[in-house]
Amino acid sequence: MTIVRADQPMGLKQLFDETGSSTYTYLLWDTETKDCVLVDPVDVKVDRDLKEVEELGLNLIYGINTHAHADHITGTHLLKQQVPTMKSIISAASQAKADLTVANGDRIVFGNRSLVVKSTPGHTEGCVSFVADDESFVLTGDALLIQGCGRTDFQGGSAEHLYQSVHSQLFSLPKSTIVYPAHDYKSRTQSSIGAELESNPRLGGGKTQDDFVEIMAGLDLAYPKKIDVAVPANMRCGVPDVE
Ligand SMILES: N[C@@H](CCC(=O)N[C@@H](CSS)C(=O)NCC(=O)O)C(=O)O
Repeated sequence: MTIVRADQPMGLKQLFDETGSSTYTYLLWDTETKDCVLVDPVDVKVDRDLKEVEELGLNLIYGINTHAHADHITGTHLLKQQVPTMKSIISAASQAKADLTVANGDRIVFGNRSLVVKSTPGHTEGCVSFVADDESFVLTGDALLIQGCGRTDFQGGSAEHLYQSVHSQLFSLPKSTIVYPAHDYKSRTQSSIGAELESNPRLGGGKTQDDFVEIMAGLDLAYPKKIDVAVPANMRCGVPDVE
């Protein structure tokens, strides 16, 4: 599923990994300068991503991760091999390697456009979300999913922290802000802050932190199949282990 919003002030293309992780990668660009960033690229979809960049005539400035993923290996290392001028970015709180690290309130600039970094720990300790400069959309990574949220049972996850992150950093955005998550497992592509605030079954509709902690403790999800390979690789920005 691909959505094109190139008519909007910031170019946005949502790209889906159908090979197993159900990850959404986002290509964002300044329609005037053609500078672009890729958010949450997946290693097996790098050729597709670079084809999109080339077909749109864009200059890839940054490869960005919302966190050190547990279900797939990031594409940033492979992107850097093919576009040596591209810099990788991840949060300092993730303790993962990258060319540049960011923290709450930082602004990632590409051309005349930017993303504001919001610290949203809870799924992992280092999770961040990215708010568009005009607040028209937010990339929520695995913090807030459509009618769901990221699990909190590994990588320093904490239901208490996730509840606070979502309520203080995301639900405080305009209700009209579009929510673009890093995953959806039911072919949904977007939501809005207003819709999630009202009806997210884990976090919205007046759910308290105690309600949320109980819900998360009862999820009983299977571990991601690639977690043992993906997390160490992603702490190295996707660089293969040399041993
Ligand atoms: N089956 C997938 C992993 C599914 C999963 O655990 N997804 C994570 C985000 S990726 S770490 C999650 O937080 N899910 C929340 C939920 O409620 O499902 C695999 O094996 O890779």
